Amino acid sequence: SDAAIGLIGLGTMGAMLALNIAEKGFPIAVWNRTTAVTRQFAAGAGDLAARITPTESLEALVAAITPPRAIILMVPAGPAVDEQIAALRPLLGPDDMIIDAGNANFHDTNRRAADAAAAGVPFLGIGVSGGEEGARHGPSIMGGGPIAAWDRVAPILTAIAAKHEGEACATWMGEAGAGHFVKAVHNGIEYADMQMIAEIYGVMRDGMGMDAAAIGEVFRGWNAGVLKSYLIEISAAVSVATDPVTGSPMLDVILDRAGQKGTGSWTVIEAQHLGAAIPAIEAAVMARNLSARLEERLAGEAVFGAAPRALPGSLSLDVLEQALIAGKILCYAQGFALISAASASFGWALPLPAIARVWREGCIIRSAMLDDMANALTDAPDRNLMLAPFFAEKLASAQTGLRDTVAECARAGLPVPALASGLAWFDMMRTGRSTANMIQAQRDFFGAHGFERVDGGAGKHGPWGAHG
Ligand SMILES: O=C(O)[C@H](O)[C@@H](O)[C@H](O)[C@H](O)COP(=O)(O)O
Repeated sequence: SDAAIGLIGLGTMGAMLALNIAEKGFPIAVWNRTTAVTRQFAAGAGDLAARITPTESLEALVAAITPPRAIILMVPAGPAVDEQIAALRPLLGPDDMIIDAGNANFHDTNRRAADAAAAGVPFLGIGVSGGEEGARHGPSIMGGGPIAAWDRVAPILTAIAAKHEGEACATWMGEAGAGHFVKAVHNGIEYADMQMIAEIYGVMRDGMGMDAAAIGEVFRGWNAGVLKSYLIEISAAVSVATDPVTGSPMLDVILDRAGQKGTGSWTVIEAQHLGAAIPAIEAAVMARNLSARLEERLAGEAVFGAAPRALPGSLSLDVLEQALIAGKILCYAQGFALISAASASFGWALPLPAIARVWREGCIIRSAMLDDMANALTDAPDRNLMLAPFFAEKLASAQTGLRDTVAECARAGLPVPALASGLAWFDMMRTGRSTANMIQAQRDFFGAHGFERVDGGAGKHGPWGAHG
């Protein structure tokens, strides 16, 4: 038994992570429920095969790892994780650790962490971001669980993680489900970022009549500026790609029905529970839900006719770039505010500056702007990101582009829900005297719910109903 670590689940992410671990010099033992997959993986490991021990039973897997053991689970989130823990745990000693590296709902991780703590055994829940490429060459890793357990495997996790200016993008976030919570918020922001890019793509396609290749050129140009990021980079790549079957632009042959596996909606649900406003992320989840209703949308188009959509010439590509910059800052400000709210509510002391840094490389939302966010959050972790001088200045100039884009799109019937809700959030967040007083009056009128007075006076009901 000379493996330093074990891994269960040789699907895309698991297989890539195992190769990454072996490549960084750590002998690894692997197991997969379907033995053929294990054999195929071992056969395809090439030079790394010498550091990989393929096993065909859980017992053999456990035996192949040097105690105290650590075993990574890369299986689909949900019941499969509990089943795998139930099958594996009896084979392990008290110091042997299980690490769930899938996209678990952090509530499940909290439960599993509590079970492990009750049994006196180590358990980690880690968020791994970066897709196939990231898993293979350097993901971003967000850890949750006992810090002592994290420290035990940190040498391997930091070695395989992406690096930013020499710093490993692998950080312990807090106890129990803290790592998976931060990963879910990462995915929520990912949804919103992708949605805003898709909305701007729609403005160029439907509002400006541009073809996919021309749109790709615009994204490629923006990737050299403030918007430099993995998502803009791949949006340029998918825009210029052509379909090998028809020769048409690939984007034109892809059906507009978006899938989702849950992390975005979990983030929205948690934000509601915490009373944190994340409208851009909510809009992105809503847009995916609506995109799935293709028949209904076609029926709507038949009844109401497609919107005019043509945009006035005033909406230039520079204005759209500004709109995306503003939308992005507002969306990340919402995401970090949610993390702050969760940190307080769950007693996690989540390290916001470190979270921005761990997202700097390897993950799907990696971008140049995250560097500035890390600096702003280091200066004042509790201040809303949009109030940081660096971002307040950027927003002051970019918000006009966002406002013009949202206004013109509303007139033209071009749906931009994530950009529009970001703008509404911005305008509400800079309104000292909102209209919630009307809400309080209405609530008190029909339900005697009471209100606070601006003068701080005692009375808390209006001259109506039982109190009139
Ligand atoms: O950070 C990542 O590497 C990705 O976010 C990864 O976790 C996965 O691709 C998501 O599950 C996609 O989520 P949807 O299927 O919900 O779009």
